[in-house]
Order: sequence, then C-alpha cells, then structure tokens
Amino acid sequence: MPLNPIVERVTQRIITRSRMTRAAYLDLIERSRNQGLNRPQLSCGNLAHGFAASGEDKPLIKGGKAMNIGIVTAYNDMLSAHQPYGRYPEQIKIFAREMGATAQVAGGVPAMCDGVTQGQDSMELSLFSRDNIAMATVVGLSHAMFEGALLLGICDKIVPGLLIGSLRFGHLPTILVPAGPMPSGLPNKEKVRIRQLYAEGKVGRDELLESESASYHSPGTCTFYGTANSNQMMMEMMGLHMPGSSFVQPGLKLRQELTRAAVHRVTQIGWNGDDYRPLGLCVDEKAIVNAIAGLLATGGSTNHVIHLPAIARAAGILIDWDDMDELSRAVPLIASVYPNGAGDVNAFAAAGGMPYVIRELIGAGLAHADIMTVYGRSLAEGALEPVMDGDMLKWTPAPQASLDESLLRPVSAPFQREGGFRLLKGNLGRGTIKVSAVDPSRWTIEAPCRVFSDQNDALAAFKAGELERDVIVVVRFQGPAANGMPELHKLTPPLGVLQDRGFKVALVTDGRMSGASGKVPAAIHVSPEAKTGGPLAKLRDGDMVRVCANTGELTALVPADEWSAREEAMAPPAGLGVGRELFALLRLHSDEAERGGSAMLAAAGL
Ligand SMILES: O=C(O)[C@H](O)[C@@H](O)[C@H](O)[C@H](O)COP(=O)(O)O
Ligand code: SF4
Repeated sequence: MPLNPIVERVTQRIITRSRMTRAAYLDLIERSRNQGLNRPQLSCGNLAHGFAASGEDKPLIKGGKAMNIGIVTAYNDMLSAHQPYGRYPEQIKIFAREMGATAQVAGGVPAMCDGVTQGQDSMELSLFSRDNIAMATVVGLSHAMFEGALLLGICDKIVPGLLIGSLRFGHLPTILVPAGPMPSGLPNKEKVRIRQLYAEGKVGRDELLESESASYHSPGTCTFYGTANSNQMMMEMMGLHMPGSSFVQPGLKLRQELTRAAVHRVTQIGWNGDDYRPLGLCVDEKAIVNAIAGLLATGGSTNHVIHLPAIARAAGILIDWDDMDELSRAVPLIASVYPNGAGDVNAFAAAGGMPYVIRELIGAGLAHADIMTVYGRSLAEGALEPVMDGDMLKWTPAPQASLDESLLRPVSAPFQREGGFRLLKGNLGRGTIKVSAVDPSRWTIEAPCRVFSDQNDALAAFKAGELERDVIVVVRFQGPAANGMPELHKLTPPLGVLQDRGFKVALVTDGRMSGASGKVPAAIHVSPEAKTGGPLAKLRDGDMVRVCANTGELTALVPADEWSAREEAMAPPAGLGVGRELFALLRLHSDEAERGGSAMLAAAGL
C-alpha cells in the first residue's frame, strides 16, 4: 500500500527541518560507537569498581568479551505499574547468562505517580520530573560499562525521560521492557459516576474510597488509556518493545517469557554482531511519525504533544503541533478506549490491541513499515501477538478483523474520520485539544469566561454554585515557567457535572490535563503561557471566549483595540513546599510546551 500523501509530506518536512540537528546527532552516536566498546576506555581502577560487586558474573565482565547490559529501572512501590519491576533485575541477569552475557543495574530513576499527586501541590513537579528521569538515566549509563541497555519504565513521564536520557547513548542497542496492566477492576464509567456524585455532595469519602480502590486494586498499570498506556502504544509503533508485549498482565508466564525474549534479543543486536540496531537509528523521523500516527489513531494522551517533541529533540529531530494537526487530518480514530469509550486496555488488547492497530495503519499507508525495530525486518512484524505454546513463546499474526468493534475498528470504518488531535490558534495563543472523547456537539463552545489562577479556586467556585451556567473556565499561570505545568484533572468531575446539567462548558488553560481526562472540551497547553506575557494574562471575568475544534480557533471575542490596550494580570508567587522551590531552576529556564517544556533540552541547545 503506498504511503498516505499527508504522512509522506509531513515526514519529508520533518526530515528537511531536522537535517542539521539529525546529522549532528548521528555524528555523536557514531563517535560514541567508534570509541569502541566503552569499557576499554576505562582504567583498571574504573573497571574494578564497576564489577566489584558483580558476584558470579565477575569473570565474564572482567573478561570484557561478552555484552554487559545496563539496566535502568524506575522501580518503586508508589506506581502500581512499576511495582512488579522490583524482581526484574534478578530475572534479567539470569536471562542474560542464558546468552553468555551479563547484566547490571546501571542506575535507578525517580518515578512520580500522577494518580497519587493529582490535585496536590506535588503535581507541579510532575512534568519536570521527566527531565530528572532523563538526567538520572544518563548518570546510570555514563558508567560506560555497557554494550546494551534495557529500560524498565511504563508511566507518564518515565518512558519519555528514559528515552531522552538513553538517546544520548544512542549507540547502544536498547529495548523497553514493560510489565503490563492490572486486571480490570471497577469499570471506569462507574468510577466517574461515583466521583461526580461526590463532587455534588451526594456520596461521602468512604463510598468514594471504596470505588477508587476497586478501580485501582493491584500491581500493574491502571487500565484507562492515559499517558502510561499511550507510552506503551508508542513503543510498539516505534518498534522498541518486543512485539505485542505492552498489554500482557503481570505475573503471567507469558509476561516472564516476553522479558526473557527482550533480554535475549538485546544481546543479538550489539555492534560486535552482524545485526547492529542502536537506539539512535531506531528512533528516526519515520519512527517519530509512527508514534504520532499511533497517538492519533488510538486517541492517546494529550501529554504526548509535549513529550514527543522532547523525545524527538533528544534524537536531533524537530517536530511541532502543525505536524500533528496535519497528520490528524489523515489518520482516523480506530480505537475507543476509556476515556474515549467504555472499554479499558485489557478489553482493547482482547479485541486485537496493538498488533491489530499496527497492521491496520501499515495496510492503509498511515505508518512507516520500513523502520529499524529492535526485533525484525520491519514494523510489519510488530503486527504479531505473543502467545504461549506449552512452555514456548511464539508470535501469531494479529486477528484479521477486530474482535470487538465497540473498541477497535478498521481504518475503512473508523469511529471518527480524523484523529483526535486539533491545534487551536487565535488571539489567546496556540493550544491543543483532544476531541476523541468529546461529543461533536461540544466541539464549539462560546461562552463568558470565569478566570482563575489556581484550580482549587475553580473547585471552590463550583462548590459555591457560581458556575451554574454556560461558562468557559480559564485556569491560567499553569505553564512550565509559572508552576511547572501541572495536570488539572481534578477539574474533570465538576466540569462534567456542569456539562451533564446541560450547560455549555469548556476549560482553557496553559496547564495540562491528564491522559485520563476526556469528555469536557479543554483547550490546553496554551502558549505562550500567561507567566511569560502570553495573552491569557489579559483575560477578564465575563469576556466572551470561543473554543472551536472544527475551525481550530481559540479566541477572546474582545474588540481588537480594547484587547491590545489590556494590562496583563500579575502572576501569583511560585509555590513553596513539597520541594517545589528546588525546581525553580527548571521553571526559570524551561522552553515552551510545544518544544517539550524542558529547561534541560533548552540549556543543552537541543
Ligand atoms: O496522564 C495521565 O494518564 C494521568 O496523569 C494519569 O497517570 C493519572 O494518574 C491520572 O490522574 C489518573 O486518573 P485519576 O486521577 O482519574 O485516577
Ligand atoms: S497510570 Fe498513572 S496512576 Fe496509574 S500507576 Fe501510572 S502514573 Fe500512577
């Protein structure tokens, strides 16, 4: 199937735009490789320190002939998704020995659970924790003891951070190793129903806690299609996971065998073999376009319109929201997973999952098959589903047809003809909106605005009954420079209540929403942000605002002369406490959301 002309055009535009920066990146990883195996550069003292505690692996590591794999792990007990990783390093060392290789934990990275911090002051650390993760990944791999890497991470900023850091060691063959979703608990729609009842004061905390803990109930990734599971989708679309390994649950024999397969595979794609697949060549312009296409086709998390530009920059590739908006016109929405629909990722996987999506997108010319995956000749081999045949792991072709059309549909009969992403532009700046979970009747909202500088003030106004009308709720001073660009997902239940009461409601913010946010139209990531003089700072209560996903409009309907004469509101002081003061450096130097919202990449000149 020929490539879709829009996909071809956008890919070529990205290649052209990135020519200089990509060439500089490829030169870096070539130089890193040509300095040979990193370990020979180390002194005897360096090496001795490096393998002093390696136990039974010491002779092999000391011998320097076999691949030594660096494990970078995001294990902690805060993220249900990462809790299973606690046992992975020991398993990986055993699997490496099966291939005559060795493995050591190169380092750990921090991992914030956005579910624990949602609505808390600590959410202001969330976006920048991605750069902490990238730098911690670099610290681990900088020991230069490794000829390959395995990355243990799943959730929101963790996969982006691991990738950004590892890409600076792009000469290493690298595979992401997932741990899988928890079994389905309380259906998401019931969880939301109880939350809205709580927001209306109709149920108490005990009932709410029962509902929440029936939804999030055991080790494994939360089963809504948020940023974590969108990460998994992107890794499959980029060929950085073993095929179809994202949504196999923890504790299963199949899960263990997929980990074993990843360990064995990374030992086969090193530079001293005949099938060298370094991360820096796997992550090229086509792989990035595939990740965007997957995001659009599955209605993935809005957070990736910030993380993907950052990941791409780390590989010398420059993308922007115009690229994503243009691709969104070509790539249809073929999956409907909560918050976009009723089913969760377990149901999505059972309906055909990523193997089905990959086959559909390649078959329709909406994804590049010819990318360097970690496993095979092309991404087409990603359209395979892992199964156990007795004790043997095998891969079988994805189902020819969706096994549940309420969740997954063919490109020929999609849920929506276009992808779920829209770029919004107007006198309020540039913003993004995800429409895959919004009823089309609500894609255009025009209403008087109510302006807040803190989501808790908006929640208080709701509780006081001040928002019982058509209203565009504006929460500004939520950008990277202001307070670290938190997710404002706590606003979803009250705004959902207002919407269910029949009001025309929308949110406008220079902050973020959760990948699990959905049904209320939200113009988010508005840039330039209010803190740096962006036009949101000029809005006043009562101004008519128009958010329109059909025309791509984000406008304050204020006469031009009055609008240009408006004074900007003062930003509130940065928060103190939960360590936010230690992130002032990152707020001070962060660049805009559209470029990835990163002080680290900005200062690095990437
Ligand atoms: O981007 C995301 O996917 C979210 O950050 C997600 O990781 C977060 O945990 C949500 O807050 C979960 O949803 P609830 O807060 O509704 O449980
Ligand atoms: S999906 Fe979100 S809430 Fe669930 S473990 Fe990951 S970060 Fe935490």
